[in-house]
Amino acid sequence: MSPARILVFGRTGQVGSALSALDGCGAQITALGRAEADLINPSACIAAIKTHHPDAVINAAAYTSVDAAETDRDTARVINAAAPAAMARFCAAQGIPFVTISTDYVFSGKGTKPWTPTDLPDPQNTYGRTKREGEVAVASAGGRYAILRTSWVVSAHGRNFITTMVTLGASRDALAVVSDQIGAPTAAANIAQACVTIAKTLVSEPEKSGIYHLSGTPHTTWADVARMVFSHASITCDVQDIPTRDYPTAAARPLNSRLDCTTTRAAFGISQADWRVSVAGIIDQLNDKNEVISA
Ligand SMILES: NC(=O)C1=CN([C@@H]2O[C@H](COP(=O)(O)OP(=O)(O)OC[C@H]3O[C@@H](n4cnc5c(N)ncnc54)[C@H](OP(=O)(O)O)[C@@H]3O)[C@@H](O)[C@H]2O)C=CC1
Ligand SMILES: Cc1cn([C@H]2C[C@H](O)[C@@H](COP(=O)(O)OP(=O)(O)O[C@H]3O[C@@H](C)C(=O)[C@@H](O)[C@H]3O)O2)c(=O)[nH]c1=O
Ligand SMILES: [Mg+2]
Repeated sequence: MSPARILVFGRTGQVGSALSALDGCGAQITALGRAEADLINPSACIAAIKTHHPDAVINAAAYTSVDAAETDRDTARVINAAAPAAMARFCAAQGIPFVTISTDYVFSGKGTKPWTPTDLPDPQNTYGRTKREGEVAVASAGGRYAILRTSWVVSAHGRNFITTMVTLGASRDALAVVSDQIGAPTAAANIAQACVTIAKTLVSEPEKSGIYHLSGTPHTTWADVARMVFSHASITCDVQDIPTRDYPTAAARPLNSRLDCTTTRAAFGISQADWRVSVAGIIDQLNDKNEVISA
């Protein structure tokens, strides 16, 4: 049997880049960027799916600037909700499995229990609300689909908490970092691999459609992630623990971002990676690209 042909939206992002890197590893990946398919124009996305007629579609594109979304609501809503909705409806009509990525930010952040896929979402910011609207539309499009919620995405590519810490840490003696948001970093490479596994499974097992969770393990805080980054990168920068209220931002962040990933393992055999191993590997990659200035 020839490998599954998978069409990816979001080529330049953290997960999109990791998906491109999987081309030839059990799937034939074609990744589209903004120039080929701008999500602000959902019909352009449908046209792209029509042109490529893939075996499955993975949407890794999103409006991910959490604070900017507060004042750029309409754009965030089209990209995070209307575009995936249109893709999912078209895929449903064509019988093509559709996989899209969502976020821990669809939850309220209350309590300490890890969120399961059936827990009731209650987003506290615009990014989370638009992502939730996308989830609802995709789930009700009538086709085979998966919504993979993840958290705290990290990679050696693009902007994320690790690259921010490496940049800031090089020029500071100390940094105040929130220590009351609990969750786990998730490597973009692990999310990409999971999306491909899920997409391929849905081709033959449509009954596995649904919402799933995937994050790294064990649970931690941003402050501890920062400490791990500085230690592994040999950057001398003291991390001071602060509560979220001392780091004011336009968008509210959930305190409890723990994701229960049990059903993802049960349905697809996908296990959670140790984020400390992922972060160490990412710093090694940044070192190879000379992007770490140890001081
Ligand atoms: N980053 C995180 O911490 C988390 C992310 N997620 C979710 O994971 C998924 C992947 O995120 P991640 O890889 O980190 O995202 P990035 O921010 O790294 O990349 C976003 C991608 O979306 C693309 N994009 C944005 N707007 C448009 C548009 N109008 N038309 C076409 N493409 C567009 C960007 O393209 P361009 O380069 O042209 O701007 C880029 O390729 C998203 O669904 C996100 O919501 C979930 C939890 C945490
Ligand atoms: C730079 C910096 C950030 N922080 C805090 C702010 C924030 O609460 C936390 C993480 O910073 P970030 O900018 O990565 O946060 P943020 O962009 O909100 O990250 C989120 O992105 C979206 C797309 C998601 O879906 C989420 O899972 C999550 O990863 O660290 C500090 O406390 N000190 C600092 O110096
Ligand atoms: Mg950010």
